[in-house]
Amino acid sequence: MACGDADKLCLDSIRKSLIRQEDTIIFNLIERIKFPINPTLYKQQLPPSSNFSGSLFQYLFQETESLQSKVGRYLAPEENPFFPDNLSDSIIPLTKCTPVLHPAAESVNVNEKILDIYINQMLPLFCTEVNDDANFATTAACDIQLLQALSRRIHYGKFVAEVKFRDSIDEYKPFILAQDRDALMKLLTFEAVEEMVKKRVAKKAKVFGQEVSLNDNAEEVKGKIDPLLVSRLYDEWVMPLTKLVEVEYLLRRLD
Ligand SMILES: O=C(O)C(=O)C[C@]1(C(=O)O)C=C[C@@H](O)C=C1
Repeated sequence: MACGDADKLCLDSIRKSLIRQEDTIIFNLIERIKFPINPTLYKQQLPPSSNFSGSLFQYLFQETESLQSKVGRYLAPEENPFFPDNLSDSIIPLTKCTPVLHPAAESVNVNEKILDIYINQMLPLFCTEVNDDANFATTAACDIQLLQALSRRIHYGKFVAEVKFRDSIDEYKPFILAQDRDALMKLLTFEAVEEMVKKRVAKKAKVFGQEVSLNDNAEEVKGKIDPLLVSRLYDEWVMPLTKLVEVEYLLRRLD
């Protein structure tokens, strides 16, 4: 969400951004699954001499976030840190934007869930090789890019919820006052849109993952990623977590 876009906030423009973010997620996924799972990256604790308690992956991710926070990454409302206790102050002057979201948006962060699902369910589903190839730093760099893209997409739910709220205040208000999660979930769900998303991401996965050959008669080879798995990723995790963010945001919208 660029600074100054507050006035242009509408469901159409937000959905366009979600569609563009699909490309980023799928390309990053293709990059990550070039590598095996590399389990040591997530399991191996750093030695005590490092003064860091956690895995190699946690170390790389926390340091990356800390560095990026110095140039203001987490001042943008669509960026949510995975390690919020470990950030540094920005070393560049702040750009003041008109806030689009309710201030309670800052307290909505589902990254712990995203990280848990990513390591324990997504990687085993997508990576065909389960061993280590010792390319730990490169693998972690791909993980971080992909996790940040997933997190951005999922937390975009705050903008979706804000627009839906502004468009239908009278419908949302009673359920927010009653703190009725189920009713809010029902109200913000559009099954037909979800079906389109699932079909589109599968199609993109097929296109982006195809082998490009200069020989027009070349045999079609297996794509780099299974389109059905990408559709499943959106169905089981990306859209449900986006909706969870929407509900959590709405529950606080009148605070
Ligand atoms: O487009 C919307 O209305 C959204 O809320 C986003 C989204 C999604 O995650 O893609 C989530 C819930 C809706 O059921 C449809 C799609």
